[in-house]
This record gives sequence, C-alpha cells and structure tokens, in this order.
Amino acid sequence: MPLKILLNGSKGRMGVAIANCAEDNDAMIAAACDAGDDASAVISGCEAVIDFSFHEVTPKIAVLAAEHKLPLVIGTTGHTSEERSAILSAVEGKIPVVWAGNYSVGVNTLNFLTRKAAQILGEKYEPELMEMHHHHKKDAPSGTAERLIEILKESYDYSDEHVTHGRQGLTGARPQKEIGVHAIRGGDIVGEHTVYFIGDGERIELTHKASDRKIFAQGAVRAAHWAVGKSPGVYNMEDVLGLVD
Ligand SMILES: NC(=O)C1=CN([C@@H]2O[C@H](COP(=O)(O)OP(=O)(O)OC[C@H]3O[C@@H](n4cnc5c(N)ncnc54)[C@H](OP(=O)(O)O)[C@@H]3O)[C@@H](O)[C@H]2O)C=CC1
Ligand SMILES: O=C(O)C1=N[C@H](C(=O)O)C[C@H](O)C1
Repeated sequence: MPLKILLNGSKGRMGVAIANCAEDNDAMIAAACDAGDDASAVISGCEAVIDFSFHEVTPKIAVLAAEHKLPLVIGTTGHTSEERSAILSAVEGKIPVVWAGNYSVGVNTLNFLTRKAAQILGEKYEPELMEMHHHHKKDAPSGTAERLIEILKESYDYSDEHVTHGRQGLTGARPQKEIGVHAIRGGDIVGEHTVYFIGDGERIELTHKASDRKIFAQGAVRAAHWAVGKSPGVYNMEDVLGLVD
C-alpha cells in the first residue's frame, strides 16, 4: 500500500514536485494543505507529514504531527532560532522527524565530502561557500548552505563569530580563521552550492548543481518512508542515506 502523506505547501514549487513523484515512490498525497487551509481537518488517515511551506508555518505543523504521532519530514528552510526551538520542543521525545535543508543524494554526498576535505586539508586551506538560487527564494543563506557552514564549523572547531556573510568596504586582510558565505539570486536557478578550500598555490572546489526539483522531492518521500517506525528523534538526510563516517 502506498504511504499516505499529508503534504503542507502542496501548491508551491516543491509541493508540485512531490505530488508528481509520489506514485513512482510508493506514496500518495492523501491530504494537501496550503495557506488558509486547516491541516487538522484533513490529517486523519495520514501516515506521514511532509512540510515544504514557509518558515513561520513549520512550528504549527510540528505540533499537529506530534499530536497525531505521525513521522514528520521538514524541508522548509529559513527558520528563526525561536522557530527552531518551538519545533524541537513540539517533537522531542514524541515522533521521528527528518529535518534537512536539502534532500538530494548529491548534496548529502557534498556534505560528506566537505567534512572529509576539511579534515584532510586543515586550516591552511581557507573555506569559502557560495550558493545560487532563483529570484523567488525568500531566505539566505540557503538551508543547504547553513548545513555546510555547520559542517565546516565542526571540522575547524569554529563558532558563529568566524562566519562572514558577504564582504564590503575596508574589510582588512582575511583572517585565517574565517568561513566566507556568499548568496547569489536570479532567474530560475534551481540551486547550486560550491565549497572552496583555498590554499597557497592551489584550491579545491566542490560543486553541486541541481537542475530539477525532483531530486529534493524523491529524497523527501524516501525520508518519509524511512521515518515510519523509527524511534522519536531528530534525524537528517545523512542519517537516511547512512552517510556516517
Ligand atoms: N529541503 C529541501 O531539499 C528543499 C527545501 N526547499 C524549501 O522549501 C520551502 C518551499 O519552497 P518552494 O516550494 O520553492 O516555495 P513556494 O513559495 O513555491 O511554495 C511554498 C508553498 O507553501 C505555501 N504556504 C504558505 N503559507 C502556508 C501555510 N500557512 N500553510 C500551508 N502552506 C503555506 C505557499 O502558499 P502561498 O503561495 O499561497 O503562500 C506555497 O504554496 C522553502 O523554504 C525552500 O527553501 C526547497 C527546495 C528543496
Ligand atoms: O528554495 C529553494 O529553491 C531551495 N531551497 C533549499 C535550500 O534552502 O537550501 C534547497 C535547494 O537548494 C532549493
């Protein structure tokens, strides 16, 4: 039997991509919600919840999924730290949640390779990050970039103070302990991320280019299947793919 999904944000770019790939991925959209709809009125009978909507909405969906003891897949990005805390307190100890800024196999491989490259290269290869997205995107840096920043911070033992978003004016020389982050917006770019490790005499560039939203949609449905029956906890797509070091 196909997995019965409640899809929040069903009319958006990602909502449509998920609906298009559901059948081929042993799932069906049993309930669809958008702005103005009451998700609590249609959740009964669903087996998992997938949220690709807007950052303000996810905390309410998390409360609803927890009340109904349903696994939750969060694809929405751009949450404030207050929203992140609200989501965590709604779900912790209650349901399995997969929460990832990017559900593609390729980007999660990029995460893995970034961690490896940072370990091998060390601080002398200065990390910079660039992300590019379509002009509709409402948040920056992207959720994918946020995860890459997290991986770089862990790898170098850096904190938020070491992260610089864009540069302007008399910046002075680049401190060695720094992660530079740059966001480009325009046209219909689905999503591109490059991690640079810039050394003296050479540099490495790890790039992922998304050309079709189906890669995120397929990953999100895969995550929903994976989450069914898992213990309560917050997981990411690297857990789903088994990308452990
Ligand atoms: N993790 C991943 O792999 C990926 C994550 N994303 C993220 O997913 C999110 C959605 O992206 P995208 O589909 O491009 O955005 P869209 O703006 O195309 O779609 C968002 C949808 O959510 C709806 N929405 C807004 N408010 C509510 C509400 N209160 N309840 C239910 N639905 C609501 C919108 O409706 P309306 O238009 O009426 O406001 C719209 O249909 C973004 O945060 C994006 O960054 C995107 C791609 C991949
Ligand atoms: O908004 C988008 O489109 C995307 N958002 C995700 C992000 O913020 O990283 C993933 C993907 O890059 C597309």
